[in-house]
Amino acid sequence: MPFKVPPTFKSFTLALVQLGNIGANKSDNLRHARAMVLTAASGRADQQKPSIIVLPECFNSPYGHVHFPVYAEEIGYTPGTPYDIAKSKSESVKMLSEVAKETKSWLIGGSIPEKDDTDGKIYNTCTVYSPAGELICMHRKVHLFDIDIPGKITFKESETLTGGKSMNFFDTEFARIGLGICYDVRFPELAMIAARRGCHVLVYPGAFNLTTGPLHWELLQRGRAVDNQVFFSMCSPARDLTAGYHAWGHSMVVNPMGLILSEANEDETIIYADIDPETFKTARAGVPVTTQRRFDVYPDVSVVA
Ligand SMILES: NC(=O)CCC(=O)C(=O)O
Repeated sequence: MPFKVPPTFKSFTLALVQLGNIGANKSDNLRHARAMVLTAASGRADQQKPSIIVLPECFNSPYGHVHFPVYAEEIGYTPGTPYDIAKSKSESVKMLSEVAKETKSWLIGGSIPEKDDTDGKIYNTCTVYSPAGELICMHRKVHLFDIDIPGKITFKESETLTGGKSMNFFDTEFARIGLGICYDVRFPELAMIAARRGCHVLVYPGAFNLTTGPLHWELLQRGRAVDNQVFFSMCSPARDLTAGYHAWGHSMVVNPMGLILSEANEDETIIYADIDPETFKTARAGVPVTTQRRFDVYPDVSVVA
């Protein structure tokens, strides 16, 4: 993750697609996701159009460790190297690239199960597209969702997935955006390091559940936003009680003071939030923790990472 001087932070609109109807048929999932991105791009009636559109975690496949190997696609992206979409083996990548280009928007393509043909392993992977449809960044979920709350939920992504090995952010013409995926939000180091490396907004496609969702979904996002004085956002699938995994929904965008700017309920919907750099500046000026750190007492993890 090379450090560059952060670009100017300008106001923009973020759209989160809380996608529903994610079923067993991948082509149907892709068609529906594409249609919802097109709808999101048309924006709210009286507001500016979104500059970034976000899809949820695992948007092209049912969510569950048995499904990942079946739905996994080869992407073959090497960071820092131009990627030829026309030669991509991934139908999801092709669709995402095309719809980013069609809508002339940045697109954070949720996540999909990815098979790396060099190591044979499967990852939970987020890809990002420029308004020209170029694949410009990729994040593999670093922390795998392995939990066991007896009588409530047991889930083990590591049955079939491998954790990613890098932290990732990308620059747009209006902000630096840091990436994580769902369970990554529980590890504050990732968000802290991204913020210290100049990210203004952190976006994590995610899919909490009906046990941990009500307890921690909002708490963690507001915590990460306030700790780091950044905008923080997670985009979930809609809740589907006929699916094997019941997503919490409640996609949201939180500002650097911890205020929720926009929140979905559990149904399929699109939410928008206006990202205002003034809030970022006034939060940091009013509560100046970014200049009060005591690296003489504890190490700066963004340097040692
Ligand atoms: N998809 C996930 O990583 C789910 C994480 C989750 O529900 C949690 O409680 O953490």
